[in-house]
This record gives sequence, structure tokens and C-alpha cells, in this order.
Amino acid sequence: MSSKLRGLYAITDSHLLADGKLLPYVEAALKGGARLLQYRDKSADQARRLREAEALRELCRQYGADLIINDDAELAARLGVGVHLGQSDGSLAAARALLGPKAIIGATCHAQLELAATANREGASYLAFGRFFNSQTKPGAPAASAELLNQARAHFNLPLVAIGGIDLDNAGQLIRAGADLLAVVHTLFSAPSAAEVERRARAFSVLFPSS
Ligand SMILES: Cc1ncc(COP(=O)(O)OP(=O)(O)O)c(N)n1
Ligand SMILES: Cc1ncsc1CCOP(=O)(O)O
Ligand SMILES: [Mg+2]
Repeated sequence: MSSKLRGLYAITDSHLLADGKLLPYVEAALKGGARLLQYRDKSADQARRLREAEALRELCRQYGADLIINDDAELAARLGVGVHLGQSDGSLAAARALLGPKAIIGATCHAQLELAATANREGASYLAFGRFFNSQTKPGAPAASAELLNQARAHFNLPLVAIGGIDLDNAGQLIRAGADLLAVVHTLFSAPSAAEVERRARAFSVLFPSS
């Protein structure tokens, strides 16, 4: 299993990272040890999305992390990076065919092992479960329990991602339950400065002894 698929998985937020914060705050998260970075931008401005994703790809290259595009396999193919697909974001098997065997393709499995079994069969690189706690970013996401990670660990030989309301107080219990990656938006990017983003990213990263 690639060691990049263990540790902190930072996810951008277009509201928290408005006003010129996107690149300095993401760089701080990468300096603090984030191994994966997801560009999550729901806007329809394709030119800006391309420009920002290209800049993030360069930052990820500098810090040895992998860039994942949320929702958009075609943008991922254009940039030669990975993609994260939810249940309404198109076919995982088609994305695998488009991006090739080495690309990182993540799948949202909410709280259902059945969704994980399908994603596993269709060629996912990791399985994402959650939300585990109350999430300000996506309050309506289906709730999952830490026990689900134990069950997923027993069924699937793929890295497991936990997402949803993760902070520095509740992170440890998810790692102990089997999470390989912790996907975090608000706790990281609501920080008041880039220096604080870096401090928080480092505090998450050291929770993973071998990363
Ligand atoms: C790592 C990770 N896990 C889950 C999600 C949620 O994906 P999805 O259900 O498609 O919801 P949106 O993020 O697209 O609103 C994710 N993005 N990343
Ligand atoms: C995209 C997504 N899917 C389930 S919860 C979530 C948001 C995670 O953000 P936060 O870390 O701020 O709760
Ligand atoms: Mg989606």
C-alpha cells in the first residue's frame, strides 16, 4: 500500500479559502505534512477551476503530496491527477478507464459496506466513510460510527478514509478504529493564519506514527 495513502488528507473549501488564501493556506497544510490534497470547488467557473487546480498540482509536486479533484474526472484527466467520486458523480469504472491503473480514485461510501464492496470491485484506490461527527461543511451527510471502520478493515484491503467533523480531539479514536487517512476541511482551513494551518496539519500528521 502506498505510504501516501496514510496520514492527513486536506480538502479545500472555496468559502474558507476566499480572498487569496487558497495557495498560502494549502501550502501551509502541505508543510505541516498533508499527504493528499483534494480540490473541492463546486463553482461552474471552469477557467478558474483549471487555473487553481494547476497551481495546486504544482504545490503538491513541491511537497511530494498527491492532488485529487473532487467530482470532476475530466479535469483530473486533463491534469493527470486523481479524482474523488461520490455516489452521484459518475461511474467509477469509467473514471478508472479514463485515468488509467495508477491514478488515485476515491469513492464515497457514506456508512454502507455495500457501497464499499461496489467501489472495491470497480477499482477504487480508497474507500471514504462518514461523516463521523457533526460537520459544518456538509451537515446533511449521512452519519457513520467508528465501529464501521473496524468492519471495513475486516472486509477490504484498501486504505480507509474517515471524513466529517474531524478535529484534533476526536481524530485519535478514528485512527484506532482503522482509518488510514483523515479527511479534514474546517478544522484545518478555518484557522486564523497560515502558520496556524501548518501547526494544525502537523498536529494531525503526528497522530500517524509511521507516516
Ligand atoms: C475524502 C472524501 N470523502 C467523501 C467526500 C464526499 O463526496 P460526495 O459524497 O461526492 O460529496 P461532495 O464532496 O462532492 O459534496 C469527499 N469529497 N471526499
Ligand atoms: C465533503 C464531506 N462529506 C462528508 S462530510 C464532508 C465535509 C467534511 O468537512 P469538515 O471536515 O469541515 O467536517
Ligand atoms: Mg461529489
